[in-house]
Amino acid sequence: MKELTIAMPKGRIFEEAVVMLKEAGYNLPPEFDDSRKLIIEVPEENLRFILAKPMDVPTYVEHGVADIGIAGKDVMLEEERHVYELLDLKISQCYLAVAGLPDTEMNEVAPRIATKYPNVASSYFREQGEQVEIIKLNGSIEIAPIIGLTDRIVDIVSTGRTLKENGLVEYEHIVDITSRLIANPVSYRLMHDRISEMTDRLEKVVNG
Ligand SMILES: Nc1ncnc2c1ncn2[C@@H]1O[C@H](COP(=O)(O)OP(=O)(O)OP(=O)(O)O)[C@@H](O)[C@H]1O
Ligand SMILES: O=P(O)(O)OC[C@H]1O[C@H](OP(=O)(O)OP(=O)(O)O)[C@H](O)[C@@H]1O
Repeated sequence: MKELTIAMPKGRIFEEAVVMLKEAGYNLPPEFDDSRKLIIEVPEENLRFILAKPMDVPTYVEHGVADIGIAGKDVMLEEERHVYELLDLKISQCYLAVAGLPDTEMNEVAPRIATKYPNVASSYFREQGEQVEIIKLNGSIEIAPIIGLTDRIVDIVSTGRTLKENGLVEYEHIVDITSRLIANPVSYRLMHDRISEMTDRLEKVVNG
């Protein structure tokens, strides 16, 4: 039987996802706790893990080099890949918001928005009927309004600590985010039994 390949995001989702898989009864080797390996084979479970950048998980799954994957809803909204969303894992909870310096209006002519999510941000402002210029950054987005690069940012908020410690305030809540189990549509058909078994086992963990 062919192994099931799972694209896992490195970074903050990884640890929570590993805990969930273990709770679902998957026997994962110690390499999962401390390793720089990018591909981990688990022959006992007939599984293979690809450790990817969070934004790249839907890309691997869409192209079928991973059968399933775990990705933040933020990444799903930004990337718009042709994949199935199977389950809300309810981990890495946060939300996307518009934030900026307190008591400031957006520039009336072409206000500027810094974000790591250019697609999400442009559709959000388009729906609001506002024409904005998007400036794509790759991290530390909160710096942008402080140093005068942009009027606002669109970024992830979780505890709100990063905004607070940088003197920024939230203006609008865009969408709640959690991590999702996703699947390649062809793999979903060809490996249906294995994928739905994993989905069911994870669903039981989600629902406690
Ligand atoms: N502060 C946060 N609290 C909870 N979840 C978060 C937070 N920030 C991001 N996330 C969620 O975790 C996912 C991965 O975030 P993480 O910070 O590990 O990677 P990243 O910053 O997108 O990656 P990289 O910096 O390596 O490109 C995001 O896509 C989002 O769904
Ligand atoms: O509301 P909080 O709990 O403070 O979390 C929000 C912060 O977490 C994320 O940043 P991350 O740590 O991933 O760094 P980055 O800016 O390099 O993406 C996000 O981009 C915010 O900056």
